[in-house]
Amino acid sequence: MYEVCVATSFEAAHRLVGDFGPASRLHGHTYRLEVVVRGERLREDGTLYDIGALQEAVDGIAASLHYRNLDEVPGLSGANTTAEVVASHCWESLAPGLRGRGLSSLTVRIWENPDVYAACEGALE
Ligand SMILES: Nc1nc2c(c(=O)[nH]1)N=C([C@H](O)[C@H](O)COP(=O)(O)OP(=O)(O)OP(=O)(O)O)CN2
Ligand SMILES: [Zn+2]
Repeated sequence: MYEVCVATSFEAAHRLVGDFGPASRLHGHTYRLEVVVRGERLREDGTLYDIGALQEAVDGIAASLHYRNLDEVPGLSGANTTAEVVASHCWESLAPGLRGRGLSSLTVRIWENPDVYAACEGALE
């Protein structure tokens, strides 16, 4: 099994609904968005997937969230914007462009701070 991983970061605000203490008030994070694709076979050029193309796709998702209130972003508004939910949103945004390319799975990790992440993982085929 091979893996390629790219990452970027974005700044965003949110508030959580429920028993989250101070996080129920509007606050912000410097999020790290980390994306891993996996597959069993390398292509003829010796790569699993082009890192530049993956970075471009990941940068596009981050740009759509940067300096936003996540609670107002289309696709996230109405949801509780936990790191798990943001990871799921990014997974759903990225997966269509990665299907049919010989990749077996995609993992999206959302780090809310340098010590904590939540992840969403699923098959691509
Ligand atoms: N399962 C989850 N639990 C929590 C999430 C989450 O996404 N999934 N999110 C939060 C809040 O976003 C909260 O803001 C996180 O704060 P905290 O863990 O305290 O980390 P910070 O460093 O960002 O906050 P400090 O106040 O600076 O310690 C809570 N739970
Ligand atoms: Zn938070």
